[in-house]
Amino acid sequence: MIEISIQKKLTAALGEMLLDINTTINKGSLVTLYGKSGVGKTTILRILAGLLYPDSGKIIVNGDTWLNTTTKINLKPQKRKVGFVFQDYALFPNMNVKENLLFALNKGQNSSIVNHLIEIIELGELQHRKPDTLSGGQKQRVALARALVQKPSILMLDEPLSALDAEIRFKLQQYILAVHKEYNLTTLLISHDISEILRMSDKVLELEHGKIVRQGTPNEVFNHKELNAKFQFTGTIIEIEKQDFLFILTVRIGKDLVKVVADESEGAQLIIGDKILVSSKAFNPIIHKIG
Ligand SMILES: Nc1ncnc2c1ncn2[C@@H]1O[C@H](COP(=O)(O)OP(=O)(O)OP(=O)(O)O)[C@@H](O)[C@H]1O
Repeated sequence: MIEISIQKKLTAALGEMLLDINTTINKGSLVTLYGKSGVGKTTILRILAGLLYPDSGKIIVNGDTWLNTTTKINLKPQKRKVGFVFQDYALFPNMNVKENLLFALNKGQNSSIVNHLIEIIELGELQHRKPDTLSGGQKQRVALARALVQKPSILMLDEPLSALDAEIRFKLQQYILAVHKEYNLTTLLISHDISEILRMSDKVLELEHGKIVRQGTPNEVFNHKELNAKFQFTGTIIEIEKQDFLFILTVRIGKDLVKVVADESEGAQLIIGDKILVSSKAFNPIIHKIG
């Protein structure tokens, strides 16, 4: 469990802003920080990683104090076991993929983790290529692998997928979920993309002006304001069929399959595997007595 209580005065676009965050994050969960630009999301990750010092506060990770401004404990970034992936890849251009990963090893660390990461992030065919010859999505896979070389306990992802197109994004999301489970990581993701958040997160922290204004499961956080529906369910798209100007989605909800009609603009944004929330404001249900 991560216990966070941090305060820092920031200089925001419209003047001073107090970042004041109090929350707990369960070990092994994937938590998304969501909110408009400038609300303090990246700053929270930087403070957790030890790259920025708050005015006051405490960070306790699985019982270990990383930061306590009262007792002046402040673990160095290298000691915090955090893996970071940003939107820009920052790979060493003169080294090939495998060399980039090997270079990230700690002194004396067994290098078998590099081969394991190459296997689960499917970098085998790319391992001898230099970063310049890779696509954005491929570079981001390498960046993800590199962030995991030192076996961090927390993985921080600062909008790592926002520059990628929908299909590559979906693949990257699968890799992230796979390593999140495989290494029992606690993962903090910054994302603006609601379908990505619904698909990936256990919990969402919604921020406004330096404070958490809502927290809960993605459904709890997003249902109440994006939609004001009378009826709704969540499910996973398993098939998308285009018919004239409509899309017919087959959605799995628990053990059931439901066909849902989406218009062109909705359907064009969806891909198989998307977790979606379907809602209706005024519907005409067919009712059968089952008991
Ligand atoms: N070290 C600092 N000292 C003072 N102010 C800072 C510092 N770092 C960031 N800020 C300010 O704090 C505000 C929040 O920045 P932050 O990068 O955390 O926002 P964000 O929510 O991640 O935004 P975005 O989605 O655009 O990345 C910004 O106005 C920024 O200028």
